[in-house]
Amino acid sequence: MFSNYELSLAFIGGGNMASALGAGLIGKRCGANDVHVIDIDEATRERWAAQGVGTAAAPGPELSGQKVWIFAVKPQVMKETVAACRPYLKPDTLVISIAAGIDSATLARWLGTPDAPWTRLVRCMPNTPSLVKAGISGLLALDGVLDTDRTVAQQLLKAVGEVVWVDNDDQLDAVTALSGSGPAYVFLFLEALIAGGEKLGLSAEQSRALALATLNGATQLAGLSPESPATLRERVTSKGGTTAAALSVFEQQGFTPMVHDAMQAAYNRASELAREFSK
Ligand SMILES: NC(=O)C1=CN([C@@H]2O[C@H](COP(=O)(O)OP(=O)(O)OC[C@H]3O[C@@H](n4cnc5c(N)ncnc54)[C@H](O)[C@@H]3O)[C@@H](O)[C@H]2O)C=CC1
Ligand SMILES: O=C(O)[C@@H]1CCC=N1
Repeated sequence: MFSNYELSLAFIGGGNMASALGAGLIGKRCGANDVHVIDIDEATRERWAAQGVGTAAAPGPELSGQKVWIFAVKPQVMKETVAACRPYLKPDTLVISIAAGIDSATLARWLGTPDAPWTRLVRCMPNTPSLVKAGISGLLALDGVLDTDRTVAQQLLKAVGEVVWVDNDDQLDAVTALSGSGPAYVFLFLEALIAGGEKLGLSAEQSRALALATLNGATQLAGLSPESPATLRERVTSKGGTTAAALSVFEQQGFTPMVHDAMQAAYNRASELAREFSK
């Protein structure tokens, strides 16, 4: 499948997440000239055009020629954007939405009709490490989605990282709170480590190298080791030593409940977005 770039792709919204996916997919699953980007922002269109991608400011008949459409606009403008693209749907168009919160049934209704919701639809929650083919995406297909469409969606997202199928929209909101938003949590921790190293007397360069390699090394070790993260943590923690001193501060200041509260806030926000923008 997709040999000789059998895939043609439209990004509707060509911003941060579409760019991350495009960078991983172009040259692997499709050529630049198999991609069409619709974005209202001129500078964004110019960035894509510089890679040889066709662009437009608004949907038009050229959309009908693209086999897979990826909606990558903000949830706030999904409804109007879907309505503008809908006239160009063909019976075999596979629609993938990466918008946070907007649930599958709502999307199916917007794309089809209340009596005949669109079935060729996969909801997806990717993340920005897709830019370097180290992403992970949650995927959701409602009952009735063709196996071939599931396979196409999976192969597309596998080109930029791993995929995890989930069973319902609530689980996809949980994926959003963990891996969709998660890179930002990691970057925040990275920023804190770098600034902390500098406060303790390291140069910015030394601190950045040490912090990056520590996160990289620890996550690689956790991924490759049969041991649990808790066991690996204990192996670093000498009794009465430096790590124990640091971890007791994390515990006193409620690190784990804070992470859980943050994830719950992201999850709740996904439901709010659905309520606010799915009417
Ligand atoms: N940034 C991330 O890490 C992730 C984002 N997402 C989802 O991806 C979607 C896009 O997010 P980002 O790329 O971060 O936002 P972004 O703001 O970088 O990109 C959105 C793009 O849509 C364009 N746009 C706005 N209205 C439009 C319209 N009517 N027609 C065509 N284009 C239009 C904007 O000009 C912009 O370039 C959101 O729904 C978000 O929930 C999902 C996973 C991760
Ligand atoms: O912040 C957001 O709403 C989007 C969804 C996951 C990552 N970025």
